[in-house]
Amino acid sequence: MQVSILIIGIVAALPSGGLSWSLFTPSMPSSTSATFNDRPRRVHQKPVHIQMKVKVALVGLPNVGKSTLFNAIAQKSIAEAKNFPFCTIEPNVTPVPIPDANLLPLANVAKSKKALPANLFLVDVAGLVKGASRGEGLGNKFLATVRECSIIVHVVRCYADNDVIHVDGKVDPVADAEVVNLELLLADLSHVQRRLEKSTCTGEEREVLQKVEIALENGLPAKSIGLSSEEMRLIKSMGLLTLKPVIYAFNVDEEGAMKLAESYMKQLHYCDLATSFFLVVSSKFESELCMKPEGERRDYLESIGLRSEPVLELDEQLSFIRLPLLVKDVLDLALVYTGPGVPPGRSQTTKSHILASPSSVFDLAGKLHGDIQKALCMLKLSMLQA
Ligand SMILES: Nc1ncnc2c1ncn2[C@@H]1O[C@H](COP(=O)(O)OP(=O)(O)OP(=O)(O)O)[C@@H](O)[C@H]1O
Ligand SMILES: [Mg+2]
Repeated sequence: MQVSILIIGIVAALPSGGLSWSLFTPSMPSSTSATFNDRPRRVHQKPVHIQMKVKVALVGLPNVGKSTLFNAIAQKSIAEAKNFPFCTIEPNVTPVPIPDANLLPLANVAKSKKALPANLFLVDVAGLVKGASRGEGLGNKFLATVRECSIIVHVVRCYADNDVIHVDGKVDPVADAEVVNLELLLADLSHVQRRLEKSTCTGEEREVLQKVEIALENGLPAKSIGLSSEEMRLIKSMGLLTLKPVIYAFNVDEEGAMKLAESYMKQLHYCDLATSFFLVVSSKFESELCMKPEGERRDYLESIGLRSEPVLELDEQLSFIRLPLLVKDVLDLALVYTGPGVPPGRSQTTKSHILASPSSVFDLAGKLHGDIQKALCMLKLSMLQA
C-alpha cells in the first residue's frame, strides 16, 4: 500500500444549512496517482469516473426573463436578453461555480496556489409556447436539450412592466406556469408512447413505461407515482422531463414579494409543496447589479436598504449564490476535493468536484482508492474474527 496516500473524510456544515460528505485527497506522484481527471491507469484497470456533469435548464414562456437570469447568475453579459419573444434560439451554456465555504480553508491547509470550485452548467434555452410538445415554436429541439439536464429551473414572469411583451397578452404567473407544465407533460407522453411502440421496448422497461403512461394520461407528472430507484434506472435514458426536480424562479419587480410567490406555489396544479422549491428573484435588477464592480455593488445594495444578516452576507442574498446552493441541496450533491501533488510543486491547485451523494465517506473513499477500502474491509473482518 502506498504510504503517501492520505484520505481525510470530513463532514462539512454548509452555509445552506445542509450537511455534505466531503473528501480531501492530496494526490500521489504522477506515476501512481493524480486527480480525478487524470487518474493513473494500470494495465487492465478500468478508469474510474466519479465526477458528475450537472446541467441546469432554465425553462419558461418566451420573454419571461430566462436569459436575464442566466446573465445574473453567470455574473456576465453572455446571453442576449431583449424585449421580444424568441430572442434566444440556440441554447446558451455557462459554468457556474458552487459556492463552497470549505474550499479556501482546505486550499490553505494544502498550501495550494489556486482553489477551483466545482461548476454546475447553466443552460438557457428558447422560450416554450403552447403546442411545443407538438413542435410549435422551437419544439423538439428545445425539449431535447432539457432532457439532458438534471434539474429544471422554471422561470415565471411576475413583474408587471407593460413595455415588456407577454406572449399571451397579460401577466398571470399561475396560468403561465401551467402552460409550461402541461407542455412538459405532453412531451413526455408522446416520448413514452413512441418508445412503447418499439419492439425493442420489452420486459421491465415496458412495465415501468406503461405505469408512467397512465400517470401522464391522467395529467400527473412521472415523479408523482413514486418509482423505485430500480425503476428509475430502467428508464433513465429517456430523460423524462416530468421526472426532473423543479425549482420555480418567480421573477419579480425590484420589490420582490415572497408572500405572493408562496401563494403562486399553492395554486399550481400537481405541485407537491414538500418536493417543489422556489426562489424569488429580480432578474433585471440582479443582472444590472452584477455588472458593477464589487465595492460599488455593496454600496448600492446598502443604499437600497439591503444589509448583511447574521447568517447571510450581502452577496449570499443574490441568485448567483442562492441558486447553485439550492440546486446542490435539491439534487443532494456532495463535493469531493483533490489536493496538490506530492512532491510539492507538481500540482498547485485544490479543486472541488461534484459527486452524487454517497451513502458514506467510506463508500466515497472506496471509489477513489478501492484497494485501500478492500484492505480495510479485510482488516475489519479479521479483527471481528479474532
Ligand atoms: N424582473 C424584471 N423586471 C422587468 N423587466 C424584466 C425583468 N426580467 C426580465 N425583464 C425584461 O424582459 C425582457 C425579456 O427578457 P429575456 O430576454 O431575459 O427573456 P427570455 O425569457 O430569455 O426570452 P426568450 O425566451 O425570448 O429568449 C427583457 O427586456 C428584460 O430586460
Ligand atoms: Mg432568452
